[in-house]
Amino acid sequence: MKRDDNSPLFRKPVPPANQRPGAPNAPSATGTPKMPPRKAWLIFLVILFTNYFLMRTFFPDGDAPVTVPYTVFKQEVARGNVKSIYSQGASIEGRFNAPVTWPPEDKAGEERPGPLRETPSRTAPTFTTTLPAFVDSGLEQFLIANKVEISAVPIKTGSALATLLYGFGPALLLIGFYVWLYRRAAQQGGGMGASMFGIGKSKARRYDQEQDSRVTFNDVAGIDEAENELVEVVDFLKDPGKYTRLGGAAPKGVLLVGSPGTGKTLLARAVAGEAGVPFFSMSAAEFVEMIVGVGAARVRDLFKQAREHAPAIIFIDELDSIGRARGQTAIGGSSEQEQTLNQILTEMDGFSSREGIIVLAATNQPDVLDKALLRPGRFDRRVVVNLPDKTGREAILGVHTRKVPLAKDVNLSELAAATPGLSGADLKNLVNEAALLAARREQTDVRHKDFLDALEKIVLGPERPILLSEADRERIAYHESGHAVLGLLVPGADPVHRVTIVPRGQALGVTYQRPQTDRYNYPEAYLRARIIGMLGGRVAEEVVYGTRTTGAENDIEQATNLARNMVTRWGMSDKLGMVQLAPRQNAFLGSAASFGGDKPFSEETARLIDVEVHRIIDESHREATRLLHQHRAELDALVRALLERETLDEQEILEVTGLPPAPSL
Ligand SMILES: Nc1ncnc2c1ncn2[C@@H]1O[C@H](COP(=O)(O)OP(=O)(O)OP(=O)(O)O)[C@@H](O)[C@H]1O
Ligand SMILES: [Zn+2]
Repeated sequence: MKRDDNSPLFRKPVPPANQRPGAPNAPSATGTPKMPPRKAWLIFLVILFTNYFLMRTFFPDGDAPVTVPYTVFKQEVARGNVKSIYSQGASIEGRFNAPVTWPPEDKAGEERPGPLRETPSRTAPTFTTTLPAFVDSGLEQFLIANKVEISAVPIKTGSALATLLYGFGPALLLIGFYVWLYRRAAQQGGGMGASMFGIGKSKARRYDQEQDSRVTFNDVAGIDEAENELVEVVDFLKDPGKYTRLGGAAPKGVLLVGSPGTGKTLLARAVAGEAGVPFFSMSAAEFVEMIVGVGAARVRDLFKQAREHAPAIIFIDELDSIGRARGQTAIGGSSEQEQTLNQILTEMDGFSSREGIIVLAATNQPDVLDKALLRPGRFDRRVVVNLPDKTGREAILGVHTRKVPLAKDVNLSELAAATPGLSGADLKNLVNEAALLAARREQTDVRHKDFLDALEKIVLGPERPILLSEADRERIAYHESGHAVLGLLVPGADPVHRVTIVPRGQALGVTYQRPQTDRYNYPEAYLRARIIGMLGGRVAEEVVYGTRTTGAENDIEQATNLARNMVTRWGMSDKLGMVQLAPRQNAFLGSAASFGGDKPFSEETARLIDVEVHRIIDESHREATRLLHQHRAELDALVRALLERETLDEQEILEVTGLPPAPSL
């Protein structure tokens, strides 16, 4: 009975992984076709089997040199049967003039001495032996006297064919390994094209105006500020000389900072498109492979390619995955990461701005980046890409519905209002889902209802068909109605958009409230209203049944978080005052940060925080109880309607309860 919420302050809805744009199975823009995994494996296996088969047929026991004792070696030298030798350390390998058999074949009636009995005799034109530690110093003279050639390179043992096959085997194994690596990289990198042997190549995607559909600022909407900051970069790329003529330094590196899906990649491509220059794009995660040194080589190759096509744009996605402050990564792979990072720094220092290359990089964790990356001459400019506001969302919906046949009733402005907290990528996904839904419904155009249903699916998760008992259904209906009724009663509460007792995603029922407009600053009374509403589900159960269930877990978690933030971050407790007691949270990830190590306050303060959090929750609980007792009739009415219709929208909720929308603050 999760109470889903869509306001950016609390939780950004994350569409299921398989719906997120950029997920491996989402249709990607371009990319060379990759070898299907089965085919690669099949080729590899066939090669291995062929190799093995040939070896067995032609060289039953291989063509290895025969290993002879040092004494035998000296005898053969003395006999003049040793053509050449090569020696390294204590081992000698060499070639006989005539093949030698060792150990000698059994002669009739004669037994071979003990240890040799086990070794089968072999005849070979080449041999190896080992120098004893007490080797006689006259060996060299002895060899020369017997016309033995002392070779500077290893003796080629075996016949040409055998050599080929022996040499071939490992090579093929390596190729197989590369194929596997390539597969792995391709899977992780989302279908980058790569040549089998190009492991040190950058694998960068290159987009050109002719080849690919050109992306321009027309395709980017709702992030105008970021766009405006990049106009200068476009200008520079169009005419690199203009900027440097007067001695000014042109930008070299620009860091695009923003949450996932806000359009950083899109923006970078648009800059290239506007300037009409080639765009080399690569995700930083792809630089680093299992093999040490590959990352640095790829960086070098990427910059080399770009330089050959200057003016050009290099785009490095997910910079944080290699750009993390050095020495902070887990053991293993860290040195590879450092090498790659160092190579990027070197390359960026290496080109002068006159060359007309600009490096754009994207990250959603700017605070973990190595400071060296942010120094002047590197990524010294920072462009923040924010989540779009309502106007922005409308514009983005406009861009993505350009090629979609829309029914007359579609109201993009209303949709934009209903989607606070959604990123550009989420909105693109919404349009896509709506179009799919309309197709499934056999319509010829996409209607407003398709959008609303798609939105519900994205925000709340898909419907889950589970069978519930009548008693459970009623309890869930009371729980959700508790949230909803308080959403109408408490001043300042967000409008209740929808209530449903159809299980969706993780939740058994959902009350969907969303703010009327985008909010950036939250009054204390609003936060209180939120907490009261969050507790409403449990309180309704208490008021009606007098017992509790586990259904309020998510509500409790959210309410506690909010109350704790009020006390520790927003200075809303008189007892604790305006003191920062918890670190700022990562604005882009919404993850709970920690001070790391010791808390910068006393045990006494810690206890006081707990007391204050409890106080806020308890006061809200009392208020929720009071209101639901007072409005029991409205609660019952809503439950009856829900049990009958399962889902009610805003208008229906108002009608059924006869309550007006909550007054604003
Ligand atoms: N502002 C926008 N205007 C139009 N389309 C957008 C916008 N933002 C995102 N999109 C759409 O979402 C898709 C994914 O966005 P993109 O890959 O550029 O985001 P990103 O910020 O690079 O995300 P990530 O951090 O996950 O790599 C884009 O291809 C584009 O179609
Ligand atoms: Zn709930």
